Amino acid sequence: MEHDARADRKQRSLEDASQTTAPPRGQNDLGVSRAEAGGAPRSLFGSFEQKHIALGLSTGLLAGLLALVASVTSTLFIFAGPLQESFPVGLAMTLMSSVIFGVVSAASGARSFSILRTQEVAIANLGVMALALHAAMRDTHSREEIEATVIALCALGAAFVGTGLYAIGRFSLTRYLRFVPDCVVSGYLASVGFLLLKSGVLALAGADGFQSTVTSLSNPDAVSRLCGGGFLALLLLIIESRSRSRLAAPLLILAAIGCFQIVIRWSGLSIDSLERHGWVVANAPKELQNLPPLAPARLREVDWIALLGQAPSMVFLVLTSALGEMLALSGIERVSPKAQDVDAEFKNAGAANLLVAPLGAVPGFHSTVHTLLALRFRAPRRIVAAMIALVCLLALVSGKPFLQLMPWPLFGGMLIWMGVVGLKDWFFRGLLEMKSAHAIVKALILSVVVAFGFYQGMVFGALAGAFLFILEYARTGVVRLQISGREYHSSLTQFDDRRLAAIKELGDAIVILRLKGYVFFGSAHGLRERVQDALASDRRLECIVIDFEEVAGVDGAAAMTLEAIGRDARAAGVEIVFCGLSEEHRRSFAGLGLNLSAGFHLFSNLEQGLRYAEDEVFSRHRPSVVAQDPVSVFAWLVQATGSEALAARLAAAGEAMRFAPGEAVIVEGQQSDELYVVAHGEASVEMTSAGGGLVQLAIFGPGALFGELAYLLRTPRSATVRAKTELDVWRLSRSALDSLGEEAPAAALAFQHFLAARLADRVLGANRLVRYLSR
Ligand SMILES: Nc1ncnc2c1ncn2[C@@H]1O[C@@H]2COP(=O)(O)O[C@H]2[C@H]1O
Repeated sequence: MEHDARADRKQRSLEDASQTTAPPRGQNDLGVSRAEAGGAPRSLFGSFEQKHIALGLSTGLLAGLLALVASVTSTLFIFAGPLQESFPVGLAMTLMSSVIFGVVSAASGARSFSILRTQEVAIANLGVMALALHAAMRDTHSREEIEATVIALCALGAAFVGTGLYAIGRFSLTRYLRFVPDCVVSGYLASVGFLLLKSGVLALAGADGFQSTVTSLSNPDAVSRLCGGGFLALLLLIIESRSRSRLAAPLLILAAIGCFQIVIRWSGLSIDSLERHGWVVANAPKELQNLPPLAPARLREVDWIALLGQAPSMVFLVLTSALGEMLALSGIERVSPKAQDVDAEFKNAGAANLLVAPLGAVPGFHSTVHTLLALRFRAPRRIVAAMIALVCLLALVSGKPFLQLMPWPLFGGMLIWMGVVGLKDWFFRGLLEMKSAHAIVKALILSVVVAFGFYQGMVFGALAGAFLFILEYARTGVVRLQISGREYHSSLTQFDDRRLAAIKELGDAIVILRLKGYVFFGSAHGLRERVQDALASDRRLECIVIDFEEVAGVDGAAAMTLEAIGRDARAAGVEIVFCGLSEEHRRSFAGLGLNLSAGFHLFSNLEQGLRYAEDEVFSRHRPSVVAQDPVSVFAWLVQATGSEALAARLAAAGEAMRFAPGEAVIVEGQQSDELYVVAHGEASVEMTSAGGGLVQLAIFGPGALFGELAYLLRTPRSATVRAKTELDVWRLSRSALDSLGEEAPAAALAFQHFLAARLADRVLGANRLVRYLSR
């Protein structure tokens, strides 16, 4: 049931025409121009609208008839067997729900595009509870009391489902339900197709299973119904694939109803004999009494204590309904041309259930079948929903006479047709192009539904979805980047010539693993393998830095693997540094008895962790680098200009300064033009982030140069530089360098060259950072 792009545009213009007021400048709310929408006038009585109203009415009539069939069959989920006598009141409850759901769908805003209906998943749950109630009450209570208690059960069910769905939508919890993989959604849709096909065949054969269907083939009435319904389904399939008009299929069905009525009148067949031969609905009640079912007078008959015993099942009812609603919306979303607001749809469904609950009606949520029917014929959703409400209301008020207007094979034929189309579109289409594991899951879901039932299939689908998620997530792995300490280093090293020279030689002693995503038992194992590979492959390795800054979560089982990683590393004489593990993770690890600070070095961010790792390596191989010895500014200037004479002239042009810890040397946004060289101590560079907080960009140690941007570009200061410790700097103002340029041009030029090289180096550093972050 997929559309091409042109058809999608038409659908949008159609929804727009029926649901929104005229938007500005000749565009509808989806940006489709009027010309695209067919160039027709938007007057209420224009030909464009009339055609779509007709389409809405005829599709709505079909959807309404389908809702009727479904109401009868789903009522049997509760009111069959021992509760059979209460069938009339049960049918009234189901029809009443269908009416209210139809009205809510028709009244809901233009952004919604789905149709609500009573749902078998929820009703079957209530059926199981109703049976349990009956078993508990049958010896002590009257039939009326049991009936009243079951009605109250349904009302409570609707109230719970309503509250649950509304809360999920209100607090945007749908994102947690959205992990459902595509193969599970298409498996669900294919199962809906199968169930439609199956119920069509069973309805026509008058059977309740495979065995009785085969037996029914000896009954000429059943055979004639099957042939009639099958023929209609075939005609619908042919007409749908051949005809260009969307009205063709609805018109065929309306024509079939008309022909049936003409044949009855003409042949003089009595309704009784048609009922006997199963050509019209037979088990419908003559008149529907007790409206609303949960009248205040009946509340006294309810056994509330017995109801309380069903509380655990109520939780299950809400959970399965929420999952069913999510699956239904995911299925609709796949086929629909519009993006939907799932949270708003959940709230809608919740509110509708809360509306039906006080009346004693049954719960429901979005209907894949009815919504897809409207989408298939590109009929205005609101008109279709209103028609469903109207058809169910007529059946509710007039009972049997209305239900018997339609021939039974028509219901069956429609179900078979929709079932075949569903299986074709959702099971077979794209099956071969899918990943084999996904195709197998889809086929298994359908098989479980065929062999054991819908409920079991959905539970299997949820489990298979979770399993696939774990499998694929574990395979993706959490290690997004493995990089050596030579390629990526701390900002302190980046801006310190001595550290930079040392890291070029010793950087391979450090390996950085950048993690991303969720670390759980599946993905943590992949991390351990990476660590083991690194330990085995590089003898020079001294430190592994694991960066958790981008990790969304770590679970308890992963903590055990982290402990094992620590053991592997210690055995190889390698240190493990963890960076960016949140306080929350550390606490939860401690709760599991895992003391991370005992076996690992923990730092709040990568910069600090890397600095520690570099210091460890330097202290073993280059102790002078770590000592952070003060730098002689004169020696620094000699290195910068290449000459002692030039360095002496430059040194005389600048001045020495001292800052206390925390004091700002440069303030972001201010206009000043001096540059600085760190002689002793540390300074940090901070920038105001888009969110208003401070981001640390780098740390400068002895030998680092800063303030060169405003100095060279004459722009306001790009960041704040603040003393971290007591800080000694050498400062050179632009005016001092300018006058030096006149007196000693060679010194000024050599220094300018040096500055250019430093800037180029900074660009390379930025590139390394981008490479690190872009994985
Ligand atoms: N991303 C960065 N990494 C290192 N240093 C920086 C960074 N951004 C700004 N700076 C330094 O901070 C100084 C702030 O003043 P300036 O803009 O004059 O010059 C700036 C640079 O020297």
